[in-house]
Amino acid sequence: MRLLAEGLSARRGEDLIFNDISFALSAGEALVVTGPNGSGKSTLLRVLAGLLMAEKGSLKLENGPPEMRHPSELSHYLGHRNAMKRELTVAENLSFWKNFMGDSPGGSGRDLVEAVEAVGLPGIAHLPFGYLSAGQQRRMAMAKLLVAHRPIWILDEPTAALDAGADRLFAGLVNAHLDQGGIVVAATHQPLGLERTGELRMTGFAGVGGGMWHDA
Ligand SMILES: Nc1ncnc2c1ncn2[C@@H]1O[C@H](COP(=O)(O)OP(=O)(O)OP(=O)(O)O)[C@@H](O)[C@H]1O
Repeated sequence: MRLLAEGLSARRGEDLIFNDISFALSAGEALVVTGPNGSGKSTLLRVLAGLLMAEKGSLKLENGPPEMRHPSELSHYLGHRNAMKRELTVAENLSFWKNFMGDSPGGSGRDLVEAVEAVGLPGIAHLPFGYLSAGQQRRMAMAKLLVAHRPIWILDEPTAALDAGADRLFAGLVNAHLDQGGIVVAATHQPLGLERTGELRMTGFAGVGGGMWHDA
């Protein structure tokens, strides 16, 4: 499986945010998207996740399941917000996501107990999500990635609010996902400790291009 972005441009309102972004990621590879505030990292991730139309360019999945029309159908998207209902318990939230996302072909998600153990928070899934600390909430949002199988993970500032232990735990989860042939695209301001990682540095739109690709 290969995720191929060719000549992507995106606009927010009247403004062109980036132009002519291309990259290719094979199974087991990660791309870290870096750049200053406002340079377009979240915008690019939203395009990859199918939440925003690209102005130009194409996004394709090579050698993926034939019935999939857009790579977003094989993706988990973890945005700035955790996308969990505060008044529902953690278990109810995760159960919703497990059923709503369903498994992509070729794998199956973990059960809820395993997923909360994997993020280091067993025993609190009965609590309303809103009772959890900011770091615990972010960890539980990561558990969402585990309950349904999706080979592509699109992560926006995944480690915001995490302590050093959770950072390492997160790197372990992502590296395990890569070892199983997953693909990861993550926007971040801090090193994530990932292996097999390239970097796409967003520069903001300067009239000629919007980003620079190199191996980290
Ligand atoms: N809904 C919107 N409507 C209009 N402009 C927007 C919208 N969302 C973002 N923008 C603009 O798009 C540009 C890129 O924003 P984006 O959130 O992609 O940057 P970023 O690199 O992720 O920033 P940060 O590091 O602060 O998270 C910014 O100038 C922002 O003001």
